[in-house]
Amino acid sequence: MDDDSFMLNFAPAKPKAIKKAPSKPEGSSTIGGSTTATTTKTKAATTTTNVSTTPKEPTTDETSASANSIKHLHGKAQIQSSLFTSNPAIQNESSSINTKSDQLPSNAPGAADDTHSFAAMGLCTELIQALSKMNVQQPTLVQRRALPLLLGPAQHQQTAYDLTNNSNTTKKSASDVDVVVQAQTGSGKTLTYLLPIVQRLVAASTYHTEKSTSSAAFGDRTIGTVAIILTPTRELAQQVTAVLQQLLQLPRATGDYRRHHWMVAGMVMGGDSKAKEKARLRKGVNLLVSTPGRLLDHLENTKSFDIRHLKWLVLDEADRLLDLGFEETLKKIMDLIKERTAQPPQTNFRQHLQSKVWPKSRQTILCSATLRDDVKHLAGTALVDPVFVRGSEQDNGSLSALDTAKNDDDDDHMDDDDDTKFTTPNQLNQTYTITPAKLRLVTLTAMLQQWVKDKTKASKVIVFFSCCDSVDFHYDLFANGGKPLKSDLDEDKDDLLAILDNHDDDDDDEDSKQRNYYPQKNKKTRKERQEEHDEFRRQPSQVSALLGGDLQGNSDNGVSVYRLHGDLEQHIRTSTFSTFSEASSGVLLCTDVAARGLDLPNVDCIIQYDPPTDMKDYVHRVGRTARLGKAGEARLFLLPSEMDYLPILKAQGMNIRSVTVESILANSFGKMQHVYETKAQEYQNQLERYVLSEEEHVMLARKAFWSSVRAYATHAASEKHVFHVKKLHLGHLAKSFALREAPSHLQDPNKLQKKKDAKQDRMPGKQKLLDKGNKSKHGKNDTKPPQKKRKQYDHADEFAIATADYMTGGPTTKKKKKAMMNAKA
Ligand SMILES: Nc1ncnc2c1ncn2[C@@H]1O[C@H](COP(=O)(O)OP(=O)(O)OP(=O)(O)O)[C@@H](O)[C@H]1O
Repeated sequence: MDDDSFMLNFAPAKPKAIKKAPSKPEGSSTIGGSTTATTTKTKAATTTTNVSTTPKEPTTDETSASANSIKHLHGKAQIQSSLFTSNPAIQNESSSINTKSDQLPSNAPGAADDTHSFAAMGLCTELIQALSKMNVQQPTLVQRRALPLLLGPAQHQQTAYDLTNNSNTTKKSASDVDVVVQAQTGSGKTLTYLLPIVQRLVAASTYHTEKSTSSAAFGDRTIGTVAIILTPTRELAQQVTAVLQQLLQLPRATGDYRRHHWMVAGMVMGGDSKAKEKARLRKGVNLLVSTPGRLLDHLENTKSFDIRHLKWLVLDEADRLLDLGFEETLKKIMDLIKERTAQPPQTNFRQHLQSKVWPKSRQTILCSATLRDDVKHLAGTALVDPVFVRGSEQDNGSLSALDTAKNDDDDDHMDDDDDTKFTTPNQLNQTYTITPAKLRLVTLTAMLQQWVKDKTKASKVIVFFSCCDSVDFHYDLFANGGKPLKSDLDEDKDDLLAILDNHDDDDDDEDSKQRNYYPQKNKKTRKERQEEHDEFRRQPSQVSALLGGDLQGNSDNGVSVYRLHGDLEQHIRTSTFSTFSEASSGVLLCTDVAARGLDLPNVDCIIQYDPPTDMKDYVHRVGRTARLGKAGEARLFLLPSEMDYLPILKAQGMNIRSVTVESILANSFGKMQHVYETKAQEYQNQLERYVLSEEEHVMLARKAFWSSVRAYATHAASEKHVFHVKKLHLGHLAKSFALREAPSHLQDPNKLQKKKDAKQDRMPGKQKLLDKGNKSKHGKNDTKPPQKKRKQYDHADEFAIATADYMTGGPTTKKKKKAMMNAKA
C-alpha cells in the first residue's frame, strides 16, 4: 500500500505466529468466536492469528491490540478492531437444504411439436413471423396452457385446439373469462398476455373482409384505448412496451389489404412529461402500458383519454399491484374503469365491436410468479369467475389448473390456494452464506472479484440492497474505492497538524468534529460539491478497478458498475436500464425496483446482499437469472443471527446450499487462512481509508447505514423473529459500511439537524437577538444567533489514518493528559 505509513494501527504485516485451527465440523465456520473461531490480533505493525476456545457474543467493538502497543491520542486509545475477532458464533447448519440435482429446466420452451405449436393454437402467420424474429419458436408450458384460453372462443371454433386434452376446457372457454396466470419467473408470461391481444386485434382488422370484400376492414385509431397493461415499475412498463412494439411490426401481407397501422402502442408513466403524454392520448393510443399512479392521473385529468371501448385490462406482477402501497390507487382505477366502460359504445364502432373476435365484456388478466390469495381482493369486483392457469409441471397443471374460483367444492379453488409454494426454476443454483456483519463488505468484494476473474463469457451480476442510500454508497465505493485516493495524504500533514493545534475541547458537537476533521485542502465549496454530486448522478455506469483488479487498482480488467433505484432521476433510470441491458457484462447494484419482471439478458448471478423483506421478493429477485431454461446462480447473505431464515426457505421448498465465508475469501484472496485474512483486512482498510478521505464519502456511508437499519425494520411480520433490529450489532454493521465509528458516533444527519434547530430555538434570548439585528463581534450586522466555535479535531477512530508521528503528539488538555498518564501507569 502506498500510504501504509499513515496506517497507525491497522497496517497488516506478515503473520508472526499462526496456530492452525482444530478441524471443524462440516458446515461450521472458523470465523467468529465459537469453539472453532480464530482471533486475529491486528497491532500497529503485526497481525497474529490465534485460536480462541471460548465462544463470545459480541458486545462492543473490542480492541485487538495488546495494551502496551496501544497508541493514544488526547487520552483516547486508538482502536482498530480486526475483522476476524469478536464475530458471533456460527451455529452448525446442515450444509444444504432440499438439494435437488439433475432436474430439467422448468421454464424452457417445449420441444418442437406440431400439436403444441403457435400455429396449432391459431396464431396468424404474421405474428408467427414476428415471433421468429424474436427467436421465439415453440411455446413454453404456460403459453401452451393459457394462450388458447385467452385467444377466445372464436379462435377455438376455428382451430379446434385441445387445451389440455380435457373436455372441461372447451366448456370453460366457451366464452371469454377473466384469467389468473401464475408461472415461474422467466417463463414467458409477457407474451402469454400480449400475443392474444395482438392476435385478436389483427383478426378484428380483417374480420369484415372475410365476410364481404365490399366492407372496409376495421382500422380506426380513434376507437381509443382498448387494452391497458399495468405494471408496478417504470422499467417494466418500458420493457413491456418494447415487446409490444416488436409484435406490432407485422409484415404487410401481400395481396391483402390488412390494415394494422391503426394499432398504436404507447406508454404513460411517472417521471415523463405529462403534456406530451396527453397529446399522444388525444391522438389515440390503442394499447397502453402504464404505471398505476400516472394512469390514475390521466383517468382523472385527461379529458381526451377515451377508455369507453376498453376490452383488456392486464395487471402484470399483479400481487405487487395489489400490495398495500398501490391498493388505494388501484381501487380508484378500477372504479373509474368500471364507470367509463359502462357507457354505451360510440355508434360508429358498435357493429365492429359486436364481432366475435372482441371479448363481449372487458377481460381482466392477472399475471405473476407469486400469486396467491392476493387475487381475493379483486375477486367479485374486478375479476369475474376467473380461471386459474399455472405454468409449471409441479403444479399439476392439466385439469386442476383450469378451474374457476367460484367452484367451492373444488380442491383447486383459488381461495384455498394460500399454501401455494412459489417455485424457483429447477436449473437455478442457489447458495447462502452465513456472514458475520464485520465481514460482509469484504466478502461481497471477494465474491464480485471472483466473478470477474472467472468470467469467461459475457455475463452480468445483479446485487440487491435494501435501500437506495445503500446502493448509492456501494456504487461510489466500488466505482472509486479501488483508485488511489484523490488527496495525497502526505501533503495534508500540515493541515492535520493545524487541526490538532486548533482544537477546542469544549465543543461536544459530534457533527462538527466530523466535518472539521477533513483536511482543509479537501474542502470544497458547496457549488463544487453540488457539481461533483450532479456529475456522479448523471453517470449510468462507472468502471470499477477495485472489482476487476488488485489492491492498488492496477488492472486492465476493470468492470462496469451500474445502479438502479427509485430515487434516481427518470432519464438516469432509463439510460441505466438500457445500457445495462445491452452491455455484455457488468455489475448492477439495485433495490427491489429491479426485482420484478425485468428481462435483462445474460444475467448469470444474483447476489442478495440484504435479504428480501418478503418471500415473494426472494422469488422475483432470483428470477432475474435462470430465465427461459438457461442456467443461473443465486447467492444469499445472512447474518449469524438470521439462521432461522433457513427453515422458512426450506418450508418453501427452496433448494439451497451452504457456502462458507472462508471458502469465498480463500477463493478470491488466497488459499491459506492467514493469507486471505490479511488480504481481507487490507481491503477493509483500503475501503475505510477511502471513506474517511472525504466528508462526502462519510456522509454517504452514514446515510446508507441508517437507511439500511430502517429498512431492516420493514421485514414481514411473519419473519420478524428472524430479522429484528434488536438483533443487529450496530458496531459490527458499521464496519460493513467501511465506517470506523461506533454507532453512538453515527448520527443521522437529518435527526442531528433537527436536534440542533430545536436546541437553538430553546436558546434564551434568541428572539431578542434576532429582533435587535444582533451585531457580531466584528461589528457587522448578523441576523444569526452567535454560534459556538466549532471543534477542530475529531475522535480517535478517524485519526487512525494519521501516522504514528502524529499520534504520539498525545493529549493536549489537562484532563486528557491525566487520563493518558493513568493509562500508561
Ligand atoms: N416461447 C418462447 N420461446 C423463446 N423465448 C421466449 C418464449 N416466450 C418468451 N420468451 C422470452 O423469454 C424471456 C422471458 O420472458 P418474460 O419476461 O415474459 O418472462 P416472465 O415469465 O414474465 O418473467 P417474470 O416473472 O420475471 O416477469 C423474454 O426474453 C421473452 O422474449
